[in-house]
Amino acid sequence: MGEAPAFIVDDLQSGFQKGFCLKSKCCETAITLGDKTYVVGASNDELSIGVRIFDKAIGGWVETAVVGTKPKPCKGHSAVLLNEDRILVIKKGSAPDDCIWFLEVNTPYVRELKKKTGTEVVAWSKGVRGNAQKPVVISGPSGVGKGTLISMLMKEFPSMFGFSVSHTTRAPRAMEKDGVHYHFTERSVMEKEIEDGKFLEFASVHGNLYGTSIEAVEVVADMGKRCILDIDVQGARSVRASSLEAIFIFISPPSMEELEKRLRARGTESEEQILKRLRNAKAEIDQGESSGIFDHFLYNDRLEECYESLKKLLGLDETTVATQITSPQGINLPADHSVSKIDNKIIIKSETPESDKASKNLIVLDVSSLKGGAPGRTRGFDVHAIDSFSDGFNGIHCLS
Ligand SMILES: Nc1nc2c(ncn2[C@@H]2O[C@H](COP(=O)(O)OP(=O)(O)O)[C@@H](O)[C@H]2O)c(=O)[nH]1
Ligand SMILES: Nc1ncnc2c1ncn2[C@@H]1O[C@H](COP(=O)(O)OP(=O)(O)O)[C@@H](O)[C@H]1O
Repeated sequence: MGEAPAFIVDDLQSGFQKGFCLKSKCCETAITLGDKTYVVGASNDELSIGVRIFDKAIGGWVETAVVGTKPKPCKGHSAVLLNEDRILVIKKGSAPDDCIWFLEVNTPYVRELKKKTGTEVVAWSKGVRGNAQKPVVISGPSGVGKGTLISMLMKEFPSMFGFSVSHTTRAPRAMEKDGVHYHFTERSVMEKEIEDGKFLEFASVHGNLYGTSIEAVEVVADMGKRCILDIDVQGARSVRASSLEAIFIFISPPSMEELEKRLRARGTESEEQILKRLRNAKAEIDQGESSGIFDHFLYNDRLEECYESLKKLLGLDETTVATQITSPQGINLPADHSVSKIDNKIIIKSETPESDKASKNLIVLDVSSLKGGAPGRTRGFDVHAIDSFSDGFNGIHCLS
């Protein structure tokens, strides 16, 4: 795979009869990957990015997609080939945290666009500010207080944590919302999706199927947040064996009597379900405490004390939190720029005369710092501004 080729806009534009139309030559970019040329441009409504694919092998246009809400409205952009299945798209004229996107090709991860076109556009979002924090897996018997502790954490640190919304075949409880607490799913549908490889892990728990989709974890990562997974011990074991590097926490009750009291007081289960959960609780606690899966153990006796211990082991003492909250890079992309790739660096160079006067003309995205997220994905690369083409950045070939 090499650099993106010089683009033959005129030849390609004649193909834009249906789907979207590229607005002008300065607003689109083309990248060739194997036999396919991906043309990325502002659509004719100027509110969305359009992606059109030309397949050299069949000598014609094969796919068209307009992405309206994701990525956000965009008038112009640049694009550069990152690797064999990822094109970096940079929206002109805004801050990196909402203007850098990946066009993912040939990925097994299915999103709406992928279903339509075999191509996926993934928001980079705040990932450019670094999302190196490991996801947090929380396990423990039913009624121990996992949900309560997670809610407290998300309420106190809304911009820091995001919940991985699992799929389940169990029926929703009165206050539970589809897509918020769980994705409530038919068993046959979920089984098919598991077969299709869409799940990071799944398990049969208390007679129902539960699972974490790759998408659920990706959605949180795309928001630049630290992912929290509330999953059972079997699920934790699977995640431990996967490539998702996480922190594993097991929560135990002070006693079985207290656990039963909490389950009954919650009032969400039938008597039969309560008994089943209590029967399973003992085995879960034994497995949790002896399996070697978990890095940390908490006893949820007094809620506030347990919550404080949880925050402490997640490094959420006051000093750490202050650093995390005040970390923005403060780099804005120039309204007009060209983008190039050299080794592991993406260089964004200002094209506007006014910015010649600015002290920082070049923005460097360091691809070598990409971190592993869910399988096949990458998260968190560094971005910084520099003054000039020094430090070995000579001879950069600008693409747009
Ligand atoms: N393996 C796995 N377990 C899950 C998942 N989502 C929830 N669970 C676990 O399933 C169990 C039952 O959850 P739920 O029906 O919400 O009942 P609760 O634990 O009593 O609140 C709990 O141990 C959860 O941690 C998942 O995606 N994967
Ligand atoms: N430390 C605690 N002391 C007393 N009640 C608690 C404590 N932690 C949680 N609870 C209560 O116990 C019930 C079960 O908690 P929940 O968070 O739903 O458990 P889980 O998600 O582990 O099934 C809820 O009604 C919750 O308010």
